[in-house]
Amino acid sequence: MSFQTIGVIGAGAWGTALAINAQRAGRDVVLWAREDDVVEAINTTQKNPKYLPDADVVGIHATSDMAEISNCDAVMAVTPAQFMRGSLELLAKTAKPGVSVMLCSKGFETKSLKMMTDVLEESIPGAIASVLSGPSFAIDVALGLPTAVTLASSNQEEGERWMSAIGRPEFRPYYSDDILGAEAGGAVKNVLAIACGIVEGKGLGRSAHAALISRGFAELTRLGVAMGGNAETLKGLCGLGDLVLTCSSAQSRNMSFGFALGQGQTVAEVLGSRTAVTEGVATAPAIAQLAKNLNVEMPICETVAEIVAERITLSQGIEALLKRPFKAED
Ligand SMILES: NC(=O)C1=CN([C@@H]2O[C@H](COP(=O)(O)OP(=O)(O)OC[C@H]3O[C@@H](n4cnc5c(N)ncnc54)[C@H](O)[C@@H]3O)[C@@H](O)[C@H]2O)C=CC1
Ligand SMILES: O=C(CO)COP(=O)(O)O
Repeated sequence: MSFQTIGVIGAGAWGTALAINAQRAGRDVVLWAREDDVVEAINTTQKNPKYLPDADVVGIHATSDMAEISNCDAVMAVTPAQFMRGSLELLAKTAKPGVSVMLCSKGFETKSLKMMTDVLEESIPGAIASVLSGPSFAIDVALGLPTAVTLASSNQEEGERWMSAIGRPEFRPYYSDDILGAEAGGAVKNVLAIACGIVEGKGLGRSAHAALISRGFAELTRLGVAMGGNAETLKGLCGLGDLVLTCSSAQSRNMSFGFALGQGQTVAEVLGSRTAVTEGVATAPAIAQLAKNLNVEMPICETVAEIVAERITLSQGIEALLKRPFKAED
């Protein structure tokens, strides 16, 4: 049986866009926000001026009461990665046993180095996990522009329930049984997008940009496989697809963050000037540590982690990457 009522946790840009998409797909949608003004604005003006001002949020009930989310048939969790555990622990207080949860955020928990699926298992034992990841800017989805995404579930029946619940001609989910691969792709591409932004901001040229995407994809695949994912998955929407989108779009928060660094701003200046989350900033040190722990070669991501922590300058990072020994392409 498909899901009729969908609870969405997190009314940032992506949670709002996913709620709009699910409503258009014919679902009854409840959208949970932690900020009262966001709840109020959605319910009274059908707008989310704080996080997605250019979209209409029609036919969606917003709430700050997590029990209303627990009453739904299934839940989409869209809180930024560093806050996911807190949101899921709140959901756990009222969640039905074996609740279906679609994890839609793209990052690792910095303090524990854990994936969102691990955070879910620890917060709500017995929950059925799925992962949604792929090239999908919130505003594109909210405006009904077409895209395709990876929808990964541990079993196909669960995946089919989700696909029929949220799939639409303009939002095409492709099923995968590789949850770990789908998660790894979305988390690593954000860090690589910061690197691509730096290349653009510094004016290093289109050739450098393309080389970085390609060598970055090698890093993304190595880590995804080391974490239990499948290399084939990472060639798909949640890996290569999202990498290409995020690394080539000024509207990406991660890419634009890197661009601003390349143009001479400091980390604090750029982060201080925006309310939107820049996931790659928190995920970069987690990936650098995981790369060490798993003995995976990830020079680009490690350099981004050093730059974000302001342990090295941009010039030092670029020089270190360019002076690496020549080797076989793998
Ligand atoms: N915006 C996009 O186009 C897409 C975003 N994503 C992912 O979705 C996730 C959420 O991102 P967005 O919706 O874009 O976020 P956003 O930047 O639009 O909004 C920030 C969100 O963080 C929440 N937040 C801020 N401080 C918090 C705290 N202390 N505790 C709990 N929550 C807090 C806010 O309530 C809000 O929901 C991220 O992992 C992002 O990578 C994935 C695909 C597309
Ligand atoms: O994940 C995204 C698009 O698929 C959004 O990327 P940014 O968070 O960099 O804007």
